[in-house]
Amino acid sequence: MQALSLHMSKTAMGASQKDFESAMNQVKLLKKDPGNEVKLKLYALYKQTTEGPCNTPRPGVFDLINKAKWDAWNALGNLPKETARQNYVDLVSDLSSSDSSSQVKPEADRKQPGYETLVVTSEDSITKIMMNRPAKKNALTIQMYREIMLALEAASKDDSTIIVLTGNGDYYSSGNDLMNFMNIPPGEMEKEAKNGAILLRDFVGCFIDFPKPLVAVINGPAIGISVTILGLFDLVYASDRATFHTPFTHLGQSPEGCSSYTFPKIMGQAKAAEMLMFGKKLTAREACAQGLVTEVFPDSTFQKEVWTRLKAYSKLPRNTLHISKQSIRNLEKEKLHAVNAEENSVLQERWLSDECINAVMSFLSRKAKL
Ligand SMILES: CCCCC/C=C/CC(=O)SCCNC(=O)CCNC(=O)[C@H](O)C(C)(C)COP(=O)(O)OP(=O)(O)OC[C@H]1O[C@@H](n2cnc3c(N)ncnc32)[C@H](O)[C@@H]1OP(=O)(O)O
Repeated sequence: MQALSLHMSKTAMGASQKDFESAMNQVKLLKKDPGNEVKLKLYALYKQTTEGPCNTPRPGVFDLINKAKWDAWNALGNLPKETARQNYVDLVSDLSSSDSSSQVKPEADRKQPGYETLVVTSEDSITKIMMNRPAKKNALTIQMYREIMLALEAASKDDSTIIVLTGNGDYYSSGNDLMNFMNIPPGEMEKEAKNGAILLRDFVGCFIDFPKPLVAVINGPAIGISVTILGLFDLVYASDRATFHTPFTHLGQSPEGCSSYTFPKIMGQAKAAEMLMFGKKLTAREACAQGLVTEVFPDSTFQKEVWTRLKAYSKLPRNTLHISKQSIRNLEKEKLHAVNAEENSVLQERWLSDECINAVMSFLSRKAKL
């Protein structure tokens, strides 16, 4: 896509309003995501054509996506509307021919830039967010929580139909990175616990509010928070190598990710207590029998079968799918946010307890593993 450049009008007469409208329709039919840079160009040309030069205030520094859009539009300066329309039509024409002629690119070429702990790709109307710390079993660092939130925020606004969270390597995720509890200066424990609880509230809040179908592709063992948030997903597909483990009591911690509410609802009080209070590790088949997992696949064919299924689902009518998701979720949103707030305030205290500090120190000093 980088090679695509805006060039002079291909049609001597200039593009008409009808050409412009037909180009807008063509954009929706592109099979491959053209990437953020090209999408920004399209956005800018569309705005310049329909509204003329940008004269709105620049969005604030934290509004990353709208700021990037504003910058792209503003960069067109006083480009006349007719020229912008022509450039839009020409760009779409280039994209359409490249879309139909080019081969599928390797994942490295489709990777969205800007993430250090994730690999985020979009293809076939599916945005895949892959946790990418395989050497650390995809343990979630503070940066990773933040990047997942950013990736979800971007995916909620991109043109994908389905969003997938998965892990790279042999683990899905080993949960919270216990190093997050390290290097806290003396006297700062309470402040750090409070900051951690705020980050966790926002992280879980993104899953509660996420507007599109969210699918977990569980490629291997899952621990802690990577398990508890599964109650907020729409589909959970698991390899038969996956396990599901929430060893909170062993770690001096308490359930989060709204699991204190979603797990009893999904699997019943007694099974939820066995997992969340007593730390029972479930196999993928057990988790499926208890309703936490949608379907289990043999590990040898897991990726092939799951992605074939998801590609078929991604062709379903997009808006209807999103509306259905929202009407299912909206009934529960208020309750889920209240549960999230309550769980985090309990956890904030737990993090300061001797039981929690001792458990983390045991792991870090190599005395204990799950
Ligand atoms: C903002 C804060 C929000 C907080 C939200 C709270 C969430 C609660 C939870 O998520 S609780 C769950 C916490 N997770 C754990 O307790 C898992 C700890 N890890 C283990 O027990 C083991 O590592 C294992 C069972 C996952 C894997 O064992 P294995 O022997 O197969 O592999 P290694 O132990 O050698 O692991 C390879 C390297 O990865 C490091 N690592 C793995 N998991 C974590 C982790 N959760 N935190 C920190 N580091 C982790 C491990 O230390 C090895 O590193 P090394 O190669 O440098 O030694």
